[in-house]
Amino acid sequence: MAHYDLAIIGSGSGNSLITEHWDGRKVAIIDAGIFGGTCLNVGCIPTKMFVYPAQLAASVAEAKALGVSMSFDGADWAAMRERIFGRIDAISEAGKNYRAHELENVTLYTEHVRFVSRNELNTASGQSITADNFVIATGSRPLMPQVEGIDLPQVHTSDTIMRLDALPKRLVIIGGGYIASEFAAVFSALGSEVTQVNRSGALMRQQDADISAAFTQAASARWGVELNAGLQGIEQRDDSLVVRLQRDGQPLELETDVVLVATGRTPNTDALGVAELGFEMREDGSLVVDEYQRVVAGGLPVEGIFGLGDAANTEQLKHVANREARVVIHNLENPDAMRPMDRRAVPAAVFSNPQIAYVGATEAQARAEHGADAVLSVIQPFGSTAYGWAMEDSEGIVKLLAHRDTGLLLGAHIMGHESSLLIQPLIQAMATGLDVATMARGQFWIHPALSEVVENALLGLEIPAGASAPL
Ligand SMILES: Cc1cc2nc3c(=O)[nH]c(=O)nc-3n(C[C@H](O)[C@H](O)[C@H](O)COP(=O)(O)OP(=O)(O)OC[C@H]3O[C@@H](n4cnc5c(N)ncnc54)[C@H](O)[C@@H]3O)c2cc1C
Ligand SMILES: NC(=O)c1ccc[n+]([C@@H]2O[C@H](COP(=O)([O-])OP(=O)(O)OC[C@H]3O[C@@H](n4cnc5c(N)ncnc54)[C@H](O)[C@@H]3O)[C@@H](O)[C@H]2O)c1
Repeated sequence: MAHYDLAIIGSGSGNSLITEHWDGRKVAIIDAGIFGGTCLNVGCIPTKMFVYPAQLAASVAEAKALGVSMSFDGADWAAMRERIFGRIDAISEAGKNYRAHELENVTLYTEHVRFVSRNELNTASGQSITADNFVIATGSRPLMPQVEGIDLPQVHTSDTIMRLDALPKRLVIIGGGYIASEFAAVFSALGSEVTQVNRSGALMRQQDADISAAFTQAASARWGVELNAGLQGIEQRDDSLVVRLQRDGQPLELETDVVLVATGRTPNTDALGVAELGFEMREDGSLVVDEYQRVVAGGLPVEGIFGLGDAANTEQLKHVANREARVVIHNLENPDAMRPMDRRAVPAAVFSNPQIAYVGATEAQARAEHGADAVLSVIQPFGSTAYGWAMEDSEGIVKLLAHRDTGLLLGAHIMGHESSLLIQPLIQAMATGLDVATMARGQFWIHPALSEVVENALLGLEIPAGASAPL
């Protein structure tokens, strides 16, 4: 039996917990999968490394309206894949070697583990690991609908689709959320014939209703979209796959070469033995944690056992996992002066085409929470600004929600060019409690940058600025 001061399960955001504080103390880091976790190996980073070149390819379609003749002559998929994974695989390997061989106090285990008691883990090969402190940072994995043909070799998840040997001629993507919408933009821009299939009537349905509707329209103009279509099964017919759907009550078949299933991700808590220990879990399988990120059993925090990331939140976002990791670092190192996680103003961006970015409440959520009369709402088109004219933009929108009485932002939702960048000052305003009137007029907005659309949206909320407000 090996005993440690700290045992971390999961090398994604969990890997950042091994600070200098642990020099001279014994740490176990355990990962049964690829070292470095989802974001580095199969998530945020490789996807966005495909998104950027895909964006370049897609710009050809916009150029014509601006009087520029450009052509798209194809994508060198193999070169792209080598560039991306040549960089990423080396980082993962170097991180693994560093943990395995270069730190005297750290032991790397590369096996699946599960809890057998609150202070002991068992590895798949039967080793025992005991520790004074544990961190559960086990992430999530793709959730697959259980239909006939889901195990066919041409049916992929986000874990494998980026490693395909060749760009598929035809691709059917099941799902209307983040992963489906990002890959639909990538593969269609690079030249695949893409059909995105969603069981409900709109894409990105978790978004504000105006954004979801606008995105569904924009996506439908770029690639095939089938709505209200439930997946019944997938089968091999001759050289093709046939995806069987039920659309609006009628059978529909789509022929394709490859299928990507992106129907949500489930936290890796089910094979961890945590239910047996009484650790509380939400309906989606994520661990309940208290404000200090300690797991909870019987309504009380369990001392010395922390949870973070996709295994312990409902957002499933890397910047949330990283911030939780910073809280866990502090609380492990300062058990007598623990600090809480701040969950205000959690933003996200969907790197599709067009991009979506948001922070705070949707209009429906804001009205439900504050009452319809208290919620001010405005939609400002990108095309209402000079930069929007330069781009000939007819799609982009900024939607802002603010509280009539406090003048504070309740939510911000942007769809369009680089909205993941445009949203940041709005996130800052929400995180720091900056009111709309001061934000709009208390600073210069660079003319004629696209950020003027945010300035104009703020002014459009028509919140009285007060006599001494900046002019
Ligand atoms: C395709 C895709 C694109 C994404 N893009 C973005 C994005 O643009 N922006 C963003 O913010 N987020 C994005 N995400 C989400 C982001 O990747 C995750 O929120 C984040 O990586 C979660 O980190 P984590 O540390 O919780 O878990 P992970 O990084 O998943 O780490 C968990 C690790 O634990 C290991 N493990 C699990 N169970 C056990 C066990 N019992 N024993 C041993 N080891 C175990 C796993 O092998 C894994 O390596 C994306 C996700 C995907 C799939
Ligand atoms: N840019 C980013 O920040 C980014 C990118 C990718 C993933 N992520 C994270 O990863 C998470 C998982 O992504 P995702 O796209 O898999 O999930 P998601 O929750 O965004 O979307 C899942 C989609 O699958 C559909 N669906 C669910 N079950 C189905 C079934 N049985 N048949 C047909 N459709 C079904 C849902 O209606 C929904 O449209 C996201 O919620 C997000 O937190 C973030």
